[in-house]
Amino acid sequence: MVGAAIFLLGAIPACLGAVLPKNKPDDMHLVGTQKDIIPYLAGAGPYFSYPVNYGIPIEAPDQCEFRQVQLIGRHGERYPTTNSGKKLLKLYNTLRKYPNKFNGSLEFMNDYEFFIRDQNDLQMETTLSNSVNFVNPYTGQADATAHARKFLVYYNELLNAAEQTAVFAASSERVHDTAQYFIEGLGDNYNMTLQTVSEEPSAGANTISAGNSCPAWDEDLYSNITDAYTTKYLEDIAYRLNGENPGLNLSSSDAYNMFAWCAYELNARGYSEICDVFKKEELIHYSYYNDLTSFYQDGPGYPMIKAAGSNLFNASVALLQQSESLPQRAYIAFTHDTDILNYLVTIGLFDDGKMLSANSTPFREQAFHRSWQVPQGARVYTQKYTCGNDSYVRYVVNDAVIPIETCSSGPGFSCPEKEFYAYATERLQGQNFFQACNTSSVSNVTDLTFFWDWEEKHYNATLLKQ
Ligand SMILES: Cc1ncc(C[n+]2csc(CCOP(=O)(O)O)c2C)c(N)n1
Repeated sequence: MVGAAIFLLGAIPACLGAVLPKNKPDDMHLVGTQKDIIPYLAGAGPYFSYPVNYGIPIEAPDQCEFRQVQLIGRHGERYPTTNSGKKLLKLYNTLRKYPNKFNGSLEFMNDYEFFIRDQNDLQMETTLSNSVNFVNPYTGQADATAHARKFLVYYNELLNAAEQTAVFAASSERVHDTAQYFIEGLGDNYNMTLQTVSEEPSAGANTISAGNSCPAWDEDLYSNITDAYTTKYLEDIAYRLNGENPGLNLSSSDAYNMFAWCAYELNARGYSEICDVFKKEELIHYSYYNDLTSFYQDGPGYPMIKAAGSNLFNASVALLQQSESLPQRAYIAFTHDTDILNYLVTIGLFDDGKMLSANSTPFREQAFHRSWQVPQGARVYTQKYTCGNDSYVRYVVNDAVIPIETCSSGPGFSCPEKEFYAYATERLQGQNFFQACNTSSVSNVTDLTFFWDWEEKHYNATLLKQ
């Protein structure tokens, strides 16, 4: 009936590359057909562009010239983390042990191979070689190389082929791998060097992953708010599947885990039949629940996050201010989703001052959408350009220019440089990362210096499977 006997994670072969893709002819027809579902998957599924695009062109406006670009990117499409992988495997085993033929939307389980086939894949990018089939369009590897080609379309003139240019990566292996694939995507005409910056707590402020240097951060601080969101949609799913398959006894938490299964299977296989279990309304509930938790764990709902994000925003502002004297014009760094969320909170791009509520599902008044901001492969660009004698700053998030709400009077809805610095000073007022995060309890490194001292320090941190 269903694949090989896999009861424990340890029973998944640990032989990377040795598990050949199983290609059903149907794969060809199914891959890439579930794009509509991706925005509802809490940023765990494949990359997609920011859905609300005002249509402002990404290139520098007429008569203007880019002077600096900064890119803060998330690693690409990946397999589940070890924790999440364990939950998915447990659920898969519950289903696998069902003695009867499956009916309804679980019918696919009658002839199904689980998408996690090798425990070494957990935590890692999906690649051409570890994908479940040959035609998966959603690998983190292909995403990063395609992103690099797009980067060249807009910014190739900012890369000085004669000089070595650093690309920075947090020291999680998948983040490092993404940066490596990005460099490969740039091709042979540039002289790039990958600098791996430690994301251990001991790195303190000299990190691209402030969240990992933030012992004061408490994931559950606002769980009393987020736990109040309805779970009826999960009960509905379990009830429906149990009704179609008598004796199955799936729980609400099984139903919850199916959404992650759907997301990660898309990353690894290019399609996922379990995605078809959900009704649209259920996807909306799942998506909003994840916006809500993200808002209170890593977003504007947690006051300390503005300080966490200030570590990177401070550095970004300094790079902008020094653009005419720095050796590089392009600053490229890769990290984790939560670090990018924290950074965006401090910038204030999606912070409309309204708190998200667990009592209802908002539609008209919600600026904070986790998956829109940090899908796998997320990319936040800061552009600085000159037009005549004046300079301007603006942001591009996941292929859409997102003007600063209170500062967009410049060409291309940019913020005039001086006004930008005043805006940034106000956002950063009173924000002290090192203090708010109690970083001194894990490190004595008080400054972010890697953008400036990489040539002398050579960042080569040990890679972590986290
Ligand atoms: C402020 C803060 N500090 C630490 C954490 C924990 N955390 C950060 S990245 C990550 C893995 C998934 O990210 P990705 O898939 O982008 O690698 C986890 C579990 C947090 N959520 N917020």
